[in-house]
Amino acid sequence: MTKITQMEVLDIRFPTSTALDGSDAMNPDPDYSAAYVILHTDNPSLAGHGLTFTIGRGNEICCQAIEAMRHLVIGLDMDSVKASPAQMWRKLTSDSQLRWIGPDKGAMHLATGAVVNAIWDLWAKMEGKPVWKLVADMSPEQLVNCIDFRYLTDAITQDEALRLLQERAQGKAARETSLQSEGYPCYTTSAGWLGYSDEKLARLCQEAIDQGFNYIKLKVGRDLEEDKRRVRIARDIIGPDRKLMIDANQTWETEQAITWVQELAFANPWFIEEPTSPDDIEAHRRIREAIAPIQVATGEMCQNRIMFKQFMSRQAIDVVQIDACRMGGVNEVLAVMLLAAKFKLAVCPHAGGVGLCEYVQHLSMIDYLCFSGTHEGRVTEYVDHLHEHFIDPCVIRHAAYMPPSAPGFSIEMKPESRRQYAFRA
Ligand SMILES: C[C@H](O)[C@@H](O)CC(=O)C(=O)O
Ligand SMILES: [Mg+2]
Repeated sequence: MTKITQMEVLDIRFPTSTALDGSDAMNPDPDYSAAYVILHTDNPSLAGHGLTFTIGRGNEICCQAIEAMRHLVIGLDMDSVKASPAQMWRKLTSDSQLRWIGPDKGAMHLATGAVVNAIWDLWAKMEGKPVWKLVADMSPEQLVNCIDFRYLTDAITQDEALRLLQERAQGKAARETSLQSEGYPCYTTSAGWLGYSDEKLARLCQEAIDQGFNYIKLKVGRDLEEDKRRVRIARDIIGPDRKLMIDANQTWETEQAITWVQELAFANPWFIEEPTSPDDIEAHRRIREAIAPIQVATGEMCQNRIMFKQFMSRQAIDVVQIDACRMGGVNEVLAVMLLAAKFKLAVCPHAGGVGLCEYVQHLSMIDYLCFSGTHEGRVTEYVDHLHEHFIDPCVIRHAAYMPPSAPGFSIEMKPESRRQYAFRA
């Protein structure tokens, strides 16, 4: 029996805004930051690590929200987590007083993401497996037992989920073999941050294709003429066959989104990401209808499975961009991947942030092995920042994430990086 005995919370911030890495139309000066949690156990050599991503100010609020969950975490027995992961998740999201400042949204839910992911990191370390493998080795029944179906049963019941997962379990071993040799395909956003000059954009697009990337994402939405120039530069360099994606980070009104995207249609974007408010399902639906065949993507700020359910069932999006810690961690991400499988939509996780690439590689591999059964038309984000701070950083080969082999969630930061980038107000 392993018990969680102590919780450490750290406010870690990297000054990425100085070089405008990560900049976009809504977030011109992001400092990639982590509200970081370590769950110590009664075994001194075993601890779970997790983080939730923010872009600077406000990171301290997420740290406080994690602190507020202390009474839910200390004393947690890992045998009970293994016996019913969904019940663990229900317990962590159901404190009646904390729930009042959610529910399932905002700083409290970001904090839940950090804590739940740390529990999964701990569990995977206990089993000696990376998280993707821990989940991939589960039976369909065990996987269903990880998902809290509350508020989902009008879209999918447990019985239906079980049937779907049983069907998808066929061919899992062959998919795992292909994953080990080829990895999971990814795209890069590193060329396209909005603060970069045209020269830097051109150079980085060329470097990306030299590295084998066939999908490249650019930030748009600050100025239409500038966007036309930038997408033209990118398209000229990447050629007609590679995919170009654009991301507006929520800057537009609905009609403005439609006309702006139509103005950029000459560059043949594969999708437009976050064209408007992440909460406006009907606006996404209207935009999607108006700009087809250009696809609509969203999710990095989609707060929970219930919102995703509506985006999917209302046919408001084509691409489901789950984030590893915007929602309440692995359990809720599994719920959304299940919904996406039911609605036959592509999951292309968001990873623009610190540690998000390390997290989402596991999630895409789980999606491929257990839920979708394919990576056709699916590609996971990769950004080339801050990986040197992780003990087990993601490995990219030929524009694909290679499956991690170290036990855990790949999210443990080096102690010296934790010390060096600890925020001092
Ligand atoms: C502020 C972040 O860098 C954001 O621009 C990331 C993002 O939208 C993405 O990766 O997509
Ligand atoms: Mg984005």
